[in-house]
Amino acid sequence: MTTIEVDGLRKRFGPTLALDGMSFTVRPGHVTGFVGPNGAGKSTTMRVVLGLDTAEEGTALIGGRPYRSLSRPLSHVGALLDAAALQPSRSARDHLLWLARSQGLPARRVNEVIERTGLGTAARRRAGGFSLGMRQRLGIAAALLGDPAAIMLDEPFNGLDPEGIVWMRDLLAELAGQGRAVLVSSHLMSELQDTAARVVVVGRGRVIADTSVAELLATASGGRVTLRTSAVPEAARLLKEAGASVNALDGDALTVTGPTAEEIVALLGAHAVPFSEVSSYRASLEEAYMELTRDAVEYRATGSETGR
Ligand SMILES: Nc1ncnc2c1ncn2[C@@H]1O[C@H](COP(=O)(O)OP(=O)(O)OP(=O)(O)O)[C@@H](O)[C@H]1O
Repeated sequence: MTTIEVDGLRKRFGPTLALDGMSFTVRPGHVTGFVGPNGAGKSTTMRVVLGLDTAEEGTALIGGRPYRSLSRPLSHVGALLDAAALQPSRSARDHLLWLARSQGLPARRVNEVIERTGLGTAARRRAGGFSLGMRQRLGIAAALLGDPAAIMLDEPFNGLDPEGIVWMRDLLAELAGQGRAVLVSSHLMSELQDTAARVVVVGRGRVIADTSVAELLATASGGRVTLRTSAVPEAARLLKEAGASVNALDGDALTVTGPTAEEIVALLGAHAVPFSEVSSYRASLEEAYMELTRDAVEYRATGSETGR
């Protein structure tokens, strides 16, 4: 099973410490989101994995081997780094044919990836005239050409319309479902909602959290329960007596921490305190992410060395 393993990467660009001990593993079978504020080191990490940049320290391995030791790299790892980087006068199809030939891949793979990425008839048009969304599709087509077990996409949702975003999510899920290791960067956590099973959250060149999305949401939700009642003082008194911590939310709503929603319902019911809602609070992925990266963003906003 192919993994992408990054261990202890450190890299400077002049005074900027772009990577500061970046370490994580992307495992096969699910989509791993790679998220962090601008300048957190996501693109640099991917460039180091692909041998386009060298780190001063640390290792980056694909299926246990450095990129430069792979004889036909496209058959091991497919990547989309910069969708704008293509030869504008060439048709999408010719671009893919040229790539396939350079890697010893059969021309039929070109037809397959054109079909798979929905490029269709546009594949015969000059790539220079493509919208960003079409360029993203072409970049994905190139990444899939060698049928690689590892896939790395840098901001693949950029430039996609809502229909394109749904298409991309489905594609990522399918690729992961086929047992590939899929790493997808984004600076918007919401783009990864319903797509990534795991997230590696980064800031200032290092990993802040490496966790499953479910765990991240559970932590951010913090076991809070929202209670809506027309008897706020009575409900608050009862709950506090039962050891809960209670905070006023708005007019008739309270946030309760300690007991579960079921325990609250039982307590209020036993004392005939009316309520219209008792629900476990569910933090959004975006909220969890904002909480985690707050320090990284503040650090950059004060003119740090990792800021752009
Ligand atoms: N070629 C370069 N020369 C100088 N500094 C660079 C270079 N590439 C990256 N950096 C700096 O390294 C840091 C990490 O940048 P990187 O592009 O990896 O971040 P990122 O997380 O991908 O951000 P974004 O979401 O904006 O793409 C930033 O401070 C950036 O300005």
